[in-house]
Amino acid sequence: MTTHDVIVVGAGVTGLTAAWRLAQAGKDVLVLEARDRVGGRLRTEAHGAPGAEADFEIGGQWVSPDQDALIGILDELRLPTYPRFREGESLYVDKAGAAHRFGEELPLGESTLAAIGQLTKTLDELAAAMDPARPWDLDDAAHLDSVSFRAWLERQCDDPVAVDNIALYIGPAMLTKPAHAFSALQAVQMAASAGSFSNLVDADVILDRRVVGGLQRVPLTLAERLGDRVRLGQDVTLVEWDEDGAVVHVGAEIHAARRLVLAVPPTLVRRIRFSPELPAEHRMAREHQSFGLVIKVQAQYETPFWRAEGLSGTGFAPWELVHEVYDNTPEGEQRGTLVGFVSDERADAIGRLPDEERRRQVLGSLATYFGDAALEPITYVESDWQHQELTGGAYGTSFDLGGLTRWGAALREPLGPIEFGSSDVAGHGFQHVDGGVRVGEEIARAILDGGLRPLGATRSAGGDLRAVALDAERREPVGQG
Ligand SMILES: Cc1cc2nc3c(=O)[nH]c(=O)nc-3n(C[C@H](O)[C@H](O)[C@H](O)COP(=O)(O)OP(=O)(O)OC[C@H]3O[C@@H](n4cnc5c(N)ncnc54)[C@H](O)[C@@H]3O)c2cc1C
Repeated sequence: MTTHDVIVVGAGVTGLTAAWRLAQAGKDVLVLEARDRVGGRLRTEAHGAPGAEADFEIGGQWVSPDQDALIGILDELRLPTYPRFREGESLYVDKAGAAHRFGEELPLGESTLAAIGQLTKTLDELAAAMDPARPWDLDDAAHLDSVSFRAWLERQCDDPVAVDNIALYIGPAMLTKPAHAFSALQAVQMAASAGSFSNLVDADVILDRRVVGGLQRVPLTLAERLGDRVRLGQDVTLVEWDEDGAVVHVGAEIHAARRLVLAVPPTLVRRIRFSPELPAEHRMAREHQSFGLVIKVQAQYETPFWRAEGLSGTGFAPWELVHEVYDNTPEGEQRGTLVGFVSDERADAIGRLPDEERRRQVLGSLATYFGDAALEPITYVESDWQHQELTGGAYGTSFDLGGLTRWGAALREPLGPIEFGSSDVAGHGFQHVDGGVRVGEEIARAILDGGLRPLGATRSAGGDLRAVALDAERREPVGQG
């Protein structure tokens, strides 16, 4: 058995930020990560023909100017960034499948643009009135949480094209669920977490910059600084806890600490057994959370051929298989890369296809934007988060209808010595790396402010944890056969 001031479970950006701040404050921290790598939903992989491989960011990659917690840590770790390529005209594919070039404004009729403007104004006003960390406090929160975002949009506006466009921005493009599957309140929280709905839908804001070497450099650098405090291949399956501390089981090994940080998505808290059990409200809150689904697809070509045609590589299409697309060529790279996204029910549908057919359909959709040249990439890469038990979808988790007002507060509520956090429970930066950094820093601050009592200094209903730990060493851990 090892003993520590704090154990952090999960070496994603949230857990590593919390661990680094605690280590900086002189605390003895142990980070346990189930995978054989750090970074969680941040991962860079090399793909391509042998000798001509290129790096692809499989998970999170973009940084926006309002994400000051992330920008702060990038500065601190001296990780440089560069802007996303965006020169030239964008494309909009209409319902009939025809691609139209545009500059500032979507190529839609005047009345549809006016309807989009009105919906944007309403969503901006609601977002401005909301603290994204406490969406349940918004006036009218209960009502907004009882109606799906699509139904709410349809009540506000009788222009179906305007509704489909606004639904796209928060449905497929952000929460990665169909707009009938989450509440209007959850949609407003998504907007408030980015500062405003206008920020969220402005690609020049939300997809502003990338990190040289990939956003995964953040967790990699933090882990490097934490050194052997980070242990890989440590799948935590059982937590025993009382008011004095927690004992964490990894296979036959156990580790004790005065405080425990579970820096995993809410859905994965359910993979861990607790003794005593989680209170019902804690458990139910997480039962009503689920991952959305988006398949990030990247196609690399000999050249960024769209640039020669005066195109930025940016495109939107609420009715297309690939609903949004961007130039994803890393700075200094001669070959050109497009990144596109296939979301929610469309992702379910293509997920059932054989690999070759799925690739054919995705490239066919890119060709709807960019013509036949898009059909022949030199490298094609799909992200695979939905197939990994230690994530389970993309980009993040959110509540079903009514869940936010009913259980939202429980997700961040500490339980005895345990703090819970991930970017999925952030206010500002919700579902983004910025939110993970914020939550990690908030948890570290709460632990430092609360002080750390010596392990086993007091007794409680749960008993003395040191005794629990010693006892646990002698017997077969729960769940290990
Ligand atoms: C395809 C995709 C694109 C995205 N694009 C962007 C973007 O452009 N910009 C942006 O800001 N964000 C983006 N995101 C979101 C961003 O990546 C996440 O919000 C963020 O990385 C989550 O960090 P986290 O530490 O909270 O959780 P995670 O990264 O999920 O980390 C949790 C860690 O806990 C580990 N773990 C789980 N259970 C256990 C256990 N029982 N024992 C031990 N370890 C355990 C997991 O293996 C994992 O490493 C994207 C995400 C995806 C998937």
